[in-house]
Amino acid sequence: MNSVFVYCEIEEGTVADVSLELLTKGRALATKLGVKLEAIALGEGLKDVEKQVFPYGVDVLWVGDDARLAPYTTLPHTKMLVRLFDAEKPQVALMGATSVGRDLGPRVSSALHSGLTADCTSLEIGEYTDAKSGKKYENLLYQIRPAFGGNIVATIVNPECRPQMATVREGVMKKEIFNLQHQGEVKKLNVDEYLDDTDLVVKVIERHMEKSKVNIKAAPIIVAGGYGVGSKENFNLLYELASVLGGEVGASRAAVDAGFCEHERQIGQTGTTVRPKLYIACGISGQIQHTAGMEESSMVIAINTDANAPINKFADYVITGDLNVVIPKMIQYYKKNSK
Ligand SMILES: Cc1cc2nc3c(=O)[nH]c(=O)nc-3n(C[C@H](O)[C@H](O)[C@H](O)COP(=O)(O)OP(=O)(O)OC[C@H]3O[C@@H](n4cnc5c(N)ncnc54)[C@H](O)[C@@H]3O)c2cc1C
Repeated sequence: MNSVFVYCEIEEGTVADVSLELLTKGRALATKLGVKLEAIALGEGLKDVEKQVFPYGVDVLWVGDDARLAPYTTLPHTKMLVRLFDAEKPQVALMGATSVGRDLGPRVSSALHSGLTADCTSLEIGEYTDAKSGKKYENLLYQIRPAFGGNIVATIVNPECRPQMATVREGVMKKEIFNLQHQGEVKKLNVDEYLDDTDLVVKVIERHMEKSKVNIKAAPIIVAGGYGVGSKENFNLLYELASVLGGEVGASRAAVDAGFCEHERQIGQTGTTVRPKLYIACGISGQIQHTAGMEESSMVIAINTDANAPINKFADYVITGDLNVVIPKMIQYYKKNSK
């Protein structure tokens, strides 16, 4: 049986969080399947990558350390992966649903005729019986994601083609060290054997990276506002509460679409997935696309005028009332008690 492969995204020698999250998931899948976990690192200045990935349980690290592979461009990375997968025939291949993964994944899967499920929210191993032929398949990758506008959660399988490919957004899987002492094998890729001049027609002349000012993923406390907050001005109440509590402000998509809050604060299926210690949902109804991004919060407080709002099912504490009344009281209370 062939391995589980994870494509690692690397920026200035550092492996991206989404790749470490996928290595954590990949380790669990590989152990269940009884196969090796293999990682691919393509770029320049990759000498420290093995130290970063081996603790996540990587058995084999393929390294293509070459100036022609950095920064990421579509053609050389696609060619390297297609040829490596062609030779190694992985049964599962995972990558981040990032701008790189969304560019690379479909190209690789199209070249290999493998199919790909984008934006999976869960990955499991299971069996499948074809309803028509009665043929039974074991050890398939269940590629689980919301479908039809989030109205159903679909489990997608790919019984015949390999690799079974999936992309996953950052923050959806948990990053967890497997074993700090774990050691794998490094296999160096000779880039000259993979690429020719036609793969190198694009040159990056200059790069401008804008770092996000907000890091809601790492915030231990999130005060999130929905359409019920009513206006951009009213969001100032949430910023004040977040500042008193030492947290960050998040938002539902309806609040972002209404212009109350910037997109980088959106939580949910098409925003960020968060797992804070405390999540305060203010004027958020709790549709599945929102809760998909916050349901693993340790504690949830819901403030809503509607006593039957779906968010209440996820809440440890429900405050039924107008957020314009409740939040100022909370600010006052926490200010008084933090003195
Ligand atoms: C493909 C797809 C992807 C999506 N991705 C996301 C996503 O990533 N994140 C996301 O959030 N949504 C997403 N959505 C949208 C989602 O379906 C909902 O429309 C959205 O989450 C609703 O936002 P809301 O709860 O803020 O607004 P509403 O559903 O309008 O709820 C507003 C709530 O505020 C309460 N309220 C009103 N006034 C007050 C007040 N004064 N005090 C207290 N409570 C009050 C109301 O009772 C109500 O419960 C997606 C939808 C689709 C189809």
